[in-house]
Amino acid sequence: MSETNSMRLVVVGAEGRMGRMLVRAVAEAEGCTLAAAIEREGASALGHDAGTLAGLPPLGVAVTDDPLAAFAAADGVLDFTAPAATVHFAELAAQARIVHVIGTTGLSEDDLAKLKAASYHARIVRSGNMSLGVNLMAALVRKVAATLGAEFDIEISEMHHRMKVDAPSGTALLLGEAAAEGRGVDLPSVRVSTRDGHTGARKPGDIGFATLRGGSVVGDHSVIFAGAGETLTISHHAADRGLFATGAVKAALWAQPKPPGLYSMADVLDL
Ligand SMILES: NC(=O)C1=CN([C@@H]2O[C@H](COP(=O)(O)OP(=O)(O)OC[C@H]3O[C@@H](n4cnc5c(N)ncnc54)[C@H](OP(=O)(O)O)[C@@H]3O)[C@@H](O)[C@H]2O)C=CC1
Ligand SMILES: O=C(O)C1=N[C@H](C(=O)O)C[C@H](O)C1
Repeated sequence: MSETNSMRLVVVGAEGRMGRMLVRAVAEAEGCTLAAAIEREGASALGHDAGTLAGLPPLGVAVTDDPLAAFAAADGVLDFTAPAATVHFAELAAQARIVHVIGTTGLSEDDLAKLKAASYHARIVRSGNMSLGVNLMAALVRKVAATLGAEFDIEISEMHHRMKVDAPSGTALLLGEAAAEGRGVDLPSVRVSTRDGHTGARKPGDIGFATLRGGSVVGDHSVIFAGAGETLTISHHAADRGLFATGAVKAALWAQPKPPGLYSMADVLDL
């Protein structure tokens, strides 16, 4: 931590939809300051003030393309970018022994193994969704899946804005993992993410995913437990990206005194 005892945070992908929200959240939060803002080489945002890009008065922090220098002078990084970038930032955060909060979704198994390796040196908090509501919903889904048993079919639907590039969403997968855990099965062995054409009848025990994309939808998720004669649906509606950003700042502050390791939002929120 810096001499003023304020956690120095770097926002990577500072011009992105979430990056701008993260800059605002850091500027508005107690206990942290914006130390640097990063975009990729050649980005039009380079040299611009991160506060101005986020719709705030200038913060005196110009966007750069030098994460190595930024991480060396920081306590943590907030990263909602893209899988390849996140894996690279994880290596740099591990070298700098700082906190790495990861909201990026669409990570492959190989990417996740690299994050696990980085977590031997960095304190990583990773979640497909940083909101309190979704993480509470995951705990409920785990409990309901364990209670209802396999005679209830589990289907998960999600809708996001037209610019989203990965599917199913990180949140849908998080909820699917919670449902699978409740049932005592591995998600990959029961996951059905596409249905098209003559699919045949639903296989007992499958967990299905349906993806919708359109407009400016921030993030809607439902987990449906469909039984014979009754259906239970647990839903979450995100109205503002700001809630993911405040969750990420909370995660960084929580992780600051922790030992190196891979943590989740459930750890942060003590769920
Ligand atoms: N966990 C959670 O709670 C949430 C997670 N997300 C996830 O966060 C991620 C980002 O979402 P969103 O903000 O909508 O996406 P955007 O595309 O708007 O923002 C991503 C930003 O990261 C930048 N970026 C990509 N690669 C690099 C790099 N190598 N170096 C520096 N900057 C880079 C992009 O630049 P460029 O445009 O040049 O590629 C862009 O500015 C997604 O994976 C999304 O699913 C989103 C909301 C909540
Ligand atoms: O890309 C988004 O926008 C979002 N991504 C996350 C996800 O993949 O679940 C979280 C949130 O729903 C918004």
